[in-house]
Amino acid sequence: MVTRTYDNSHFDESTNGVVVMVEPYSQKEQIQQVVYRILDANLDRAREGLRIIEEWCRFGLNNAQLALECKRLRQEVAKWHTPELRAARDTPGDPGTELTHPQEEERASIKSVLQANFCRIEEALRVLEEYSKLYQPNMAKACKQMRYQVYTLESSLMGHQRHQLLWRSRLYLVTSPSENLLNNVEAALKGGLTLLQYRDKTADDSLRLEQARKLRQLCHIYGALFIVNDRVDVALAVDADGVHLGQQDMPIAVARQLLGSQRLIGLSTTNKEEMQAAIAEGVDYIGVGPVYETPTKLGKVATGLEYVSYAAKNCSIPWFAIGGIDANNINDVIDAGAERVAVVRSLMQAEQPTLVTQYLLSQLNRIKPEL
Ligand SMILES: Cc1ncc(COP(=O)(O)OP(=O)(O)O)c(N)n1
Ligand SMILES: Cc1nc(C(=O)O)sc1CCOP(=O)(O)O
Ligand SMILES: [Mg+2]
Repeated sequence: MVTRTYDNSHFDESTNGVVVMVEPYSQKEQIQQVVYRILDANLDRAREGLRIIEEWCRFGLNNAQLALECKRLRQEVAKWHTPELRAARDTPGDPGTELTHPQEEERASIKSVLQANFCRIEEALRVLEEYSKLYQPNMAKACKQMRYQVYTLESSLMGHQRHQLLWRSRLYLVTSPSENLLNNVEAALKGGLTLLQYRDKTADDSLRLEQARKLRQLCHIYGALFIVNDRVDVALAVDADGVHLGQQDMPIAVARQLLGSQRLIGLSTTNKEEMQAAIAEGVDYIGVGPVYETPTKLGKVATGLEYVSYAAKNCSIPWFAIGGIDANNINDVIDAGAERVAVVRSLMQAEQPTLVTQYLLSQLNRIKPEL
């Protein structure tokens, strides 16, 4: 029997220490072993990542279609994991098993778990694609295809997550310029806010980008959606969840083309016609207002509670009553049929934004505990 090792002086337990003649690997064979180990490790990595995503689709979202797609991809990966590749495994000799990044030990939210694992799968498939060119070109082609299928899965799943959270969000904070911007927003997030819009009509672009980035990061940590007012370019630059547009802003069709189908687009409406047009254009939610006159939007005539009642009966997508709503009048707006409201001053000027957020949410949750 010829025992092959990388090292001629290796102690071979199978021969009880009797040193047998060892034929060294040729350089070509050594490289082949390394390639096999890389393929073996990355097939495992891709499959593990897929399983993590699959569990969320199945148990978190109850989404059979997404779970099934993960399972199909997992099985496709497994098909390439031949005994030959498995046999190359050398876990004790792998220095990589000790290497972890601090970020891997803690995740801020389900979203970060999913994103980290999508990255892991995509990286693994890219590695598989490159190294399997030295092994089986067919495998390289299959891995490339799978990588694109994983990109599609990622965008469907992340889009699905966004839409779910939008439907579940009852309170929407629209910011105003403030020295305490980040503190105020964080206080509201601590109170349970799940939807934030960054709105600053006068800041220059460098400040706008800086603040948008910081707010997006904060929302990411708290698992909240982050929307940018007016500016599709800023929304894309900071990887926001979407944009809010007005009737005078960029047309919805153009914004959709730029943002793709997975990001959210909201549109302000003041009457039935605008509401019906917004739904037909495929926006994800609408603003309904201003319910009351408000200094935050000077000169815009109030629509009153009538339009709120109309929306309650006729709007098939999520809608947020907005304009002059605060802790004193929120129950009138709820009584008119609103299940979701958006506010600026009530939270941006609150002394205790966490408490006010909790109060507004408690009122909105009073009618139907679960949306
Ligand atoms: C949730 C929500 N509803 C309405 C608006 C107003 O948008 P718009 O009419 O474009 O006015 P500006 O906010 O850009 O002044 C909004 N921002 N958010
Ligand atoms: C930004 C905005 N849009 C409105 C609309 O009706 O389209 S009302 C509004 C301002 C709402 O501010 P506050 O909560 O301070 O009254
Ligand atoms: Mg606007």
